[in-house]
Amino acid sequence: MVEMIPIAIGSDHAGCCLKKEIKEYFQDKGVQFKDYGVETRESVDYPDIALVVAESVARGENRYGILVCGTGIGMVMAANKVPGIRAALCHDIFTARAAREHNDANVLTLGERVTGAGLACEIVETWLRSSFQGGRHEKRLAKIKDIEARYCHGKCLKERE
Ligand SMILES: O=C(CO)[C@H](O)[C@H](O)[C@H](O)COP(=O)(O)O
Repeated sequence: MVEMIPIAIGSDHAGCCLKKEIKEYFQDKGVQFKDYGVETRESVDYPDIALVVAESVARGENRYGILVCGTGIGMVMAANKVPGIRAALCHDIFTARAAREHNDANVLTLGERVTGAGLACEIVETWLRSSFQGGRHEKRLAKIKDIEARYCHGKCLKERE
């Protein structure tokens, strides 16, 4: 599981311990990552971290993003507001695989208050190892892009530059 284009990783205060576990897991596996904070339990607002991680993925600076908060809900909501981002909140292996195979998710969100570190690392590994299947799923993603286009002129950050 060696990713050459780095993976962006970020958390709020409620997700920083699980983020640390995932970073250690990446170090063991030789996966390149960039950490966008935060490191402590001092309270912060999850949309601030979701925005920088999601924008870095939308711009193509990072291949994927992983965001951790207490539940994963706030992070998935905020990340999906960034054009070009398909963020998926996963609590299990089956969903992690489907998020890549069917939805081509480019951001994974996790909840530290919901998912233990062992399962979370398996979710991350499954998600990174799975590939988009294309085919019938292509036109569904195109329809998501059409919805996005109604509200943001159809261009993700990477396409605007
Ligand atoms: O998803 C979330 C919010 O929708 C996250 O779980 C946040 O981490 C959580 O809300 C933080 O809660 P706290 O009581 O401020 O620590």
